Amino acid sequence: MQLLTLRKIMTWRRKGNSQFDGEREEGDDDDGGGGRVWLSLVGCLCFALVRPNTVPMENKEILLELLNIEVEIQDVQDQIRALVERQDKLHERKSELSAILEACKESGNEANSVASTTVENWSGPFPWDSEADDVRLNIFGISSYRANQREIINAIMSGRDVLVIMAAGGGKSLCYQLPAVLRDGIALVVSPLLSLIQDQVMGLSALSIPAYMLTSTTSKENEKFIYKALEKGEGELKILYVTPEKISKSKRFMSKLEKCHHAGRLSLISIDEAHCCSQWGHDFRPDYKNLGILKTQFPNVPMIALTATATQRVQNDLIEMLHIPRSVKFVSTVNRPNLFYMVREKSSVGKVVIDEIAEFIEESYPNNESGIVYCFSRKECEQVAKELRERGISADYYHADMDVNAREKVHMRWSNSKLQVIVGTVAFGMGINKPDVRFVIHHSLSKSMETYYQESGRAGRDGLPSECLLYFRPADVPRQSSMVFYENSGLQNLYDIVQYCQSKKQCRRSAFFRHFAEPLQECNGMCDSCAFSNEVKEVDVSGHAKLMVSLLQDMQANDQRSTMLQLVDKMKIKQKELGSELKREEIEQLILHLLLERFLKEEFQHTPYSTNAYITVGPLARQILQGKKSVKLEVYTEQRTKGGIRSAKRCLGSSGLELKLDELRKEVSSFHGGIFPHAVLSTEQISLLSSQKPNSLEQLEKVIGKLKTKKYGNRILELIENYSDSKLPDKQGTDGRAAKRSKTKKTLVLIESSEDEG
Ligand SMILES: Nc1ncnc2c1ncn2[C@@H]1O[C@H](COP(=O)(O)OP(=O)(O)OP(=O)(O)O)[C@@H](O)[C@H]1O
Ligand SMILES: [Mg+2]
Repeated sequence: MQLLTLRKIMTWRRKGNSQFDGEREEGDDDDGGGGRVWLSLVGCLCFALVRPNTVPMENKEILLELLNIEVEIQDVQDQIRALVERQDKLHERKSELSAILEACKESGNEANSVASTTVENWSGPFPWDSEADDVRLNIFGISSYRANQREIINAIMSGRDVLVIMAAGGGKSLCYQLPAVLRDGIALVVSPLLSLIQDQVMGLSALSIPAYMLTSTTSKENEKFIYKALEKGEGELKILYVTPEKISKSKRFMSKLEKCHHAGRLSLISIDEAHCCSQWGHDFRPDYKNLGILKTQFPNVPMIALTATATQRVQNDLIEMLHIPRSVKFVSTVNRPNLFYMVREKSSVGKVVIDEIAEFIEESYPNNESGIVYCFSRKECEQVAKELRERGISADYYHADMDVNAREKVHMRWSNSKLQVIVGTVAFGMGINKPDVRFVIHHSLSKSMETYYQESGRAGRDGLPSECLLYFRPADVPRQSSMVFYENSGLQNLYDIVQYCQSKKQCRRSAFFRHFAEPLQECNGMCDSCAFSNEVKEVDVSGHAKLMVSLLQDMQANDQRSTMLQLVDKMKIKQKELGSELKREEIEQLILHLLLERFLKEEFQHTPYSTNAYITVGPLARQILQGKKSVKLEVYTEQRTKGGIRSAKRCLGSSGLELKLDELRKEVSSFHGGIFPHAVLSTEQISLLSSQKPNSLEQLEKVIGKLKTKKYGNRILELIENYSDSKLPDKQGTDGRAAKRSKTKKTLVLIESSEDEG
């Protein structure tokens, strides 16, 4: 008993003093004199044990009790620390929720002004309404506004500063591009990535809108043209894209901009991907910090800052950093109703996972519809791409370790729909502008809910049904945790997404609402939990949990550590004592459950080559040992249905005419060179054309607007006219791969439009 206590104390002190070997945890403060007291206590006890006869019996007992109390105090302190952390998180969440509730009260969940409490009506009518409608349809080819677009455009047109939080693919670009066309002068757009800027300029040029970019790749000739346009108002320039470095580093550019403003020709300033301003955002860019200068220099020019996600803290940061305290704020829902979310259990055999992914793509997307597969590491990316190719899928990899040209080439092939699947690391990120990505598959889990929302959100930016599939296995968690544990709230963020993956009953969509502190909305059967009524039962595993905790405690006392894998192996042997055996996967699931609940915790050790994650006893473990908490696991009672969006309700088949129109847009885009197929016709327009089958230029104009009708109208009408189901049987399977895959039928789900018919 005495020896055990001493060993326990030694373990505890080793942990407390581990700053010497770099392992000390934040918050593991020494208690000043406590160290000295401890030393003298242990010294006395050692003396008492070695020379039992020289220390009176009652003193020995007092010493032992003192040491026991020290251990208990340390336990209690651990628990307090865990509870305080939890309390902090709850406070943060509480204030976020209160802010949202406040905003809802003020504006009835619509646009609200930051500065004033009176709700302004931005729906109109306004003097520019009909001109705006004309530009929207006839230049942009967009038949109606989506939620908040009209109001945002009106606020900017009224000269106000605006902050826009709108989900990926919500249509933020139109919110500044349309006013840029309507207002006199030049609009300045700051965007963080060259590839994004190139896409935007290309898209606008295809619409005959004079857009240019001033970046490191701009030719001397174009630079001269741009500077002349800024300085003297010569030449046609409507929208100028720059990277933030231009603002912070080029005095020449700023002086030309100054002249442009002085002459009254700076029409608006747009800050795209504005979350990059904030250190609390997910993609902080130091040069974005200096953009506040724009409002200081050009106070009367309306500024619009746009981002897909921003917590309350990031929003406040943006307003402060960009100096737009009186901005009108438009917050749209984070909900992406067209995305079907699902999580699948990932086999521990790599080949099986690839087989499943390949089968999913072949069955659901036989017509080469675009997709992304996200992987954890560069090596994994290359391997997965290779194995998908071996299974007949056109796939290539993309990661940060590649030569820039090679990377760009892969991106372009994919953007032009010449490559079906891009297999990327997180490096394949913000620059993705392809609207018709039909599926995003995660080969391993992301590091947080926020990252998963961003990455999966690259699917279905055109508003059409798309799928987000995550392959999850507990063994992937330590790989991520050993990367993120040193980040601000890195582990907690990771555990949030682990919770998302572990859950077998809860609506996936509701997890996003909770994470982004938004009121719940209907899922409409658009996630696996809601679509398939799985039989899930709860199994009481309190005995196993207790066994696991005491196993770890013994190991710690013996100065041993255990990885998740080793712990599973040990449990497999030990659990025989209980007479009820959990399967390997269930033990892994139990470990995660205990980690999430803080009964266990992860500790990390650095080696020269890697950081290893170990499972140890957590701050609340005592509750398990004392039997104060029962532990339950969710398990399936039957094999989960593998179906995704296709198995959900309300399906319809895609028509041969849609496929013909798809071929046409690809042909036209490669003929014109430099424009993407979706810039010729969007997938939504293809759908409309195939259902409405216009037979005159006038009818066509109503669907795709005058500009596109003028450019491509005759080809489209000719195709529709020639197309007839009897003359041209559905050639869905004419190309080699489609023929191979023709056994399955492509199906789509009808989504209720979130559009604001206008
Ligand atoms: N009112 C609309 N009706 C139909 N399509 C629209 C409408 N507004 C925008 N779109 C289309 O939606 C797609 C996504 O728009 P956009 O690129 O502006 O999204 P975003 O909000 O900037 O997304 P991200 O955060 O990913 O950059 C584009 O193809 C665009 O043409
Ligand atoms: Mg955008």
